[in-house]
Amino acid sequence: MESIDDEAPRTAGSSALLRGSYTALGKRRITEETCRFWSYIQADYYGNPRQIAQYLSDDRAVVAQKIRTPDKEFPWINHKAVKGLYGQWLWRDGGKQVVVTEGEIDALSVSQTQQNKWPVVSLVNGAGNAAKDITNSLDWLLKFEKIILFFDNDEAGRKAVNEVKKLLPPGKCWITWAPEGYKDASDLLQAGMSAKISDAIWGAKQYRPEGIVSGSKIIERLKSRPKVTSFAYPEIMALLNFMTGGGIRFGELDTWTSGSGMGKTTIIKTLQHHYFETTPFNQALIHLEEPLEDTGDDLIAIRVGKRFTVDDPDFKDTPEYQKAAEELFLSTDDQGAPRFQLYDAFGSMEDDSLYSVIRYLHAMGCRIFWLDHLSILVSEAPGDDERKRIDSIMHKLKSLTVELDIYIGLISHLRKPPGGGKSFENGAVPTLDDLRGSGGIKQLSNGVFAISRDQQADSDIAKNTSTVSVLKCRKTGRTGTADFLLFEDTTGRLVKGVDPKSISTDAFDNEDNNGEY
Ligand SMILES: Nc1ncnc2c1ncn2[C@@H]1O[C@H](COP(=O)(O)OP(=O)(O)OP(=O)(O)O)[C@@H](O)[C@H]1O
Repeated sequence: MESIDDEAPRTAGSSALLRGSYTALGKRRITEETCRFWSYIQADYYGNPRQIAQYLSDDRAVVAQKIRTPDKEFPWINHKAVKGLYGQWLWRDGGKQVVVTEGEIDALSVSQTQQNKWPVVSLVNGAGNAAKDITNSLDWLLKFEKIILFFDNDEAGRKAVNEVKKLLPPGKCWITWAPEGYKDASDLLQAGMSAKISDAIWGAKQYRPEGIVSGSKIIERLKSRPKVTSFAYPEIMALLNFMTGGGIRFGELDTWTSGSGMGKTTIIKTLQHHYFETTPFNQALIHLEEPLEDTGDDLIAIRVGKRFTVDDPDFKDTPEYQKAAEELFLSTDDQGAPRFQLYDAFGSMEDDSLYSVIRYLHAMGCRIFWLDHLSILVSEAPGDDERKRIDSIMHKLKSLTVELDIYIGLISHLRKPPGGGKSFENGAVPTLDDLRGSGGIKQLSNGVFAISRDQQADSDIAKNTSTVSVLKCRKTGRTGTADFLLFEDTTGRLVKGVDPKSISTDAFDNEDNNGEY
């Protein structure tokens, strides 16, 4: 032990400040030289030998002392005089990097590992006051290129780092921890692992707010991303396939819209049957507008190509009906899960239960979801602000597509057309702004497809031909008229049609035209 001599820092006039001596801290493996460098003394405090972290001013006068007691109460002498972090007076202003530890002994441990040559400071008042201590010394810290936070690897330390990292400007903050099994720099030094202290400092990671990715990490992410596969629409929608870049995709939500009774549900059911035939994926059919029996019968009708629900109710007693029903609804995937799951909620459903139904059906193996239609969902709580509800439903549905890697095909209705113009039922082609409710539908949908048809056209074929228009396709940006679909009244199926504008009434009425228009 060596008593404080003339080289020791002056005390700044407070008679209460203790005088002591420099001595190595054996248990902590801190040398006398390090104690001397940091003005860290041992002194008598109420009859007991105590370690004392001395706080100096920039002109190297001791202004305050923090006493280390066995009960870790850390009484202070002249606490108010402390300006800046512990050790701040030791270093030149600014430089490549400064390490900030949680406590004084850690600062000494890091400093000693770096031969007391490189800037290290510690918090003054522990992890609980980290944000305040750092704010007080922010100007000084910001003179360094890198600020490395080396706090304790415990709950309080992690909480403190979380608070402090947000106070430092972008690109300045680096974070490091003692390796697993060790709490801090002092622990490492005591274990004779000073090399690990250096490793921790060199291995500090730059803090970036969550979500920001750059450089090689981007390339890694791009390369490891599974290739996006599209599942093509039926042949009759060849142009839609081109315009959407290949069909439907997991992680996406498309909205189909039209005026009333124009055939949205019919197209959706055609797609359901198509994807049943052409993909191995299970589908969830949530048709809120009709009883489950209608959904089931319509799918059977599409499968057998017979509108029996309209023309031939006795068909339900035939083996052909039974066969088609079994093919569709007893069919399972290779895990034994049903290829079709129908949700029986005619006329009502709360949006919260919708989300849990989607999660449940996803857990049951469904990857393709059809929701017919959004407006019913919204009408459930009439007092609510419709726009806000739609926005929130769209946000949730869209996030579910990404989170669960599923596809959602959604039907939404149109608002009434502006007065005076042609109605949608008379062939007007909707625009994105005609979607009923909120901007959320157009913003959050990956694709928006409109069906238009002139229900009052003179010729039957024109009347039964729907035009599919792409109002939005985020992936390709291709918009405009896609396919013409002719509804066959006898089979109830959609077949390839032609532009109804190119069809003359005469041509239809002329039975000798060999079916060409
Ligand atoms: N292109 C078409 N031409 C003629 N009739 C059609 C066409 N598409 C569907 N239909 C028939 O028109 C009726 C309404 O069709 P659908 O229920 O598919 O329309 P929607 O747009 O979903 O109706 P809503 O606005 O009531 O939700 C059904 O009987 C259906 O078979």
